[in-house]
Amino acid sequence: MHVLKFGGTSVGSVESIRQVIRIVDSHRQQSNPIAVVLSAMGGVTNQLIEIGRMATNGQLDYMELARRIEDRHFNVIKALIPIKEQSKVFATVRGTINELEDLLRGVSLIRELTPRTMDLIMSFGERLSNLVVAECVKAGGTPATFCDARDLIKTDAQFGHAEVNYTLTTPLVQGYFADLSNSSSPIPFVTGFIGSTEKGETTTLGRGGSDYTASILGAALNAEVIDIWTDVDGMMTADPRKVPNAFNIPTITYAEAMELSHFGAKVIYPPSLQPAFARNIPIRVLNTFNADHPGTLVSRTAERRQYTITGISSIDDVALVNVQGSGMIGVAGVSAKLFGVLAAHRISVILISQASSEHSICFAIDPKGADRVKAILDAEFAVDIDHGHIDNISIERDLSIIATVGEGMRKSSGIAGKLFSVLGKNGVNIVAVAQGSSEINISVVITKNNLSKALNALHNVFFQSEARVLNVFLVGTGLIGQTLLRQIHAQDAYLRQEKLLKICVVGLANTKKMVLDPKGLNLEQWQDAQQIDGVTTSLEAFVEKIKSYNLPNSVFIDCTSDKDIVQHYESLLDANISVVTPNKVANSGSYAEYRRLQRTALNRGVKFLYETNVGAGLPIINTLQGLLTSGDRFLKIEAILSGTLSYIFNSFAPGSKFVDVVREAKEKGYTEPDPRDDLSGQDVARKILILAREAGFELEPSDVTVETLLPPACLAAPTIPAFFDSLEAENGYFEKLLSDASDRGEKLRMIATFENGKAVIGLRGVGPEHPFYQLTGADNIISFTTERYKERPLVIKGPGAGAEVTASGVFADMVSIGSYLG
Ligand SMILES: NC(=O)C1=CN([C@@H]2O[C@H](COP(=O)(O)OP(=O)(O)OC[C@H]3O[C@@H](n4cnc5c(N)ncnc54)[C@H](O)[C@@H]3O)[C@@H](O)[C@H]2O)C=CC1
Ligand SMILES: N[C@@H](CC=O)C(=O)O
Ligand code: NA
Repeated sequence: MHVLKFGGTSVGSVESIRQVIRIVDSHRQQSNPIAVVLSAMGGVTNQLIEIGRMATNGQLDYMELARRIEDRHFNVIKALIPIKEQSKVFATVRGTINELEDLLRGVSLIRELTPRTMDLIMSFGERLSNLVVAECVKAGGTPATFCDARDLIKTDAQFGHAEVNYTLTTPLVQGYFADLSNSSSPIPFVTGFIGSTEKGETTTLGRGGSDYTASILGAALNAEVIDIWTDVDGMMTADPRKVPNAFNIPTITYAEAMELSHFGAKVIYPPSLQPAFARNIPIRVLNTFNADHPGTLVSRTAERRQYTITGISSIDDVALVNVQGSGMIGVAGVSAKLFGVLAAHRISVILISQASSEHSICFAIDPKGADRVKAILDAEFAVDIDHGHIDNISIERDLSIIATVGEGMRKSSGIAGKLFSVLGKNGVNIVAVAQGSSEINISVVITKNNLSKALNALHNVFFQSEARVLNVFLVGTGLIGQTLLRQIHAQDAYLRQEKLLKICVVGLANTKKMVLDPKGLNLEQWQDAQQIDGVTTSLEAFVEKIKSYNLPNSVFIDCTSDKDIVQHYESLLDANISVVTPNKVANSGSYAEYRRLQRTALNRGVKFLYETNVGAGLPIINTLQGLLTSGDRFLKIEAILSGTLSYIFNSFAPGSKFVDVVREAKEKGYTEPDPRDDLSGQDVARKILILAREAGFELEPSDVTVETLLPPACLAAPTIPAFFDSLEAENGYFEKLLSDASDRGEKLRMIATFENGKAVIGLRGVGPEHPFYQLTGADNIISFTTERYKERPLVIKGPGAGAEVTASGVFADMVSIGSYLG
């Protein structure tokens, strides 16, 4: 025997019923006899409930709604049954609808709707759908028969969620099918969801009702397989509406399916499949609308898997009840009393957690019942509360539960560690935890506003064959920002394949416009990101959006040289958003501010990275941090830290004009957005300050002495154009600097030195014996003398400015966050 069950969407329209008939026909060709169980046409059960409610309230338009149900069935008949055979089917449907209307008239007269009557009203949905579809199949030439499950499935009288009496049911089912096989073996279309009491009163089987019917039949007939046909490709690793990367689970065990479904997976409701599980009958979850997809096979064992976990599921809305007090420690019976009273009031507990100190017990419940639960417990524990043995019973709301489920978690270490670490790095606070000793489910309670972020972050790390997603927000689409975007776009395929990392640029802003899309912007479209087509920029609004999106693995990148923007770093870090920047402003302000940012990042478990603050992409900050962390001590730093000034002094030669060389440096992308910062020595001052701080010294900007190379007229220039004019006017001054040096056989270098707690920057002439003499292009050179590098200093040298090298330094920082978060 092969049982096929089709849900409401599968029989929701003429088109879908056609598809159901095709599937049924294709199974009939196979040797096994088949039984089909249908739900009501999609939406009909809810309409019947609504009709019942309207009739009770005396609203006469319930008739109108009943007609609409009739029409839907008539339309199926018109479309799928030849005209000359339609009238008798119309008549049967009409008769059934008349029966419903009589019943409703009674309800509207007495204005009372008992659960018993409600069950009877609801039964019409399955009765109509099976009746009509069986006739359609017959009309197509395949023997079929309508089967009213009320004649087979016997239950108690708990209307709304009746318990099946297997002793009575099993022989009735077996007898019915034996009789069928003795006749012409028509395919029975069995009404899902309904049964009847011994007295013949109609009952319904509660949540997952039609699945339950299929399972009862399958178990009684010892079916080879039960197919649950629905509208998705089987069970998924997570709810795809919440986790877009969720994918199909090919095989799953009963136990896993149970755990996942308990936590909200709505595809099937495995408790109702218990009868089949108990008899070891495999269940396939298949898609009516994609019938070739293999779906999910639910059975006692699952195939070996690539991942330790099988799925992640959630309950979106729960409340947590906390019972605590010193009087609970070592006192037996508190939990018995607690859960006893909850059971007596039929309150279902979703999750329980108690620390071994026994000082508190907390448990999760449906928030709708929270006030009632509090009142019940307040009354039950009134004396204990009075005596101070138990503190007030508190309720926490707006929480969700996430469950990671999988047989692979059993006896495998590190899963909980990974789970907590991912949530921690994303700033998701865990309110309570529970793991059963079966070890196939770890459940955590978190705040509801973090649910989507947590689900996606967990899915991303536990199902690692998919790329981890880094959600990037970029401010500044000038030279560096634009180059970075181009590099991200060009590396996209490589990062996905080789690093399992997907960079998703979610927000872009410059001084004029900003654009955001939580699903990610199409970088193809942002080739010229300077021309952003968005709304007028407000940094506050941009930052608020980043926080309110609350996406996992978020990174804020500041590619401006703006002073205001850095005011937002702290609150971003505090919201567990990492910050990457080439902008030196934040790290070269007061020491207190510098420390605060470091601390905030550390406390939050996120990253604040700024390798490009010094020497662009050269690995200077990372090297320095490595030395300091491993216990080295810094004695002296001597360096050329300005790419612009390096370029200028390597290119300025007799016959050329100083101002032209500065213009070239700007065109080559070496200068700051405001070149006065480079020429005045300000940029170098910031860099040596940052280096000294990174080397462990508490330095303020005022501790850096800058011997500027500019004459007063240039220093006083109020605007950038005026500055260039002044450079031109002072050409003789610069020529003299150059000729004096070359007369001495020296080259000009702007050298920064840090020693004995003092930083000094000044223009120096260096001879051929000096290690900085040979420097070319826009190179930087940094020499660290430390306890360990005393004889010969550690030297880093190379291009220290320019769009490509700077953007790639920012890129590397960004990618390192991807690895850290993963
Ligand atoms: N050019 C280089 O070799 C290196 C540059 N850097 C740093 O990189 C940063 C960016 O430099 P560039 O790209 O050359 O600058 P840029 O002037 O070309 O671009 C700056 C961008 O920031 C945007 N912006 C400025 N203030 C803003 C605000 N308040 N809100 C929104 N957007 C704002 C501008 O609209 C522009 O898109 C600077 O901090 C610079 O010091 C660091 C290392 C090397
Ligand atoms: N303008 C800077 C760029 C890097 O910070 C320089 O010239 O070095
Ligand atoms: Na660097």
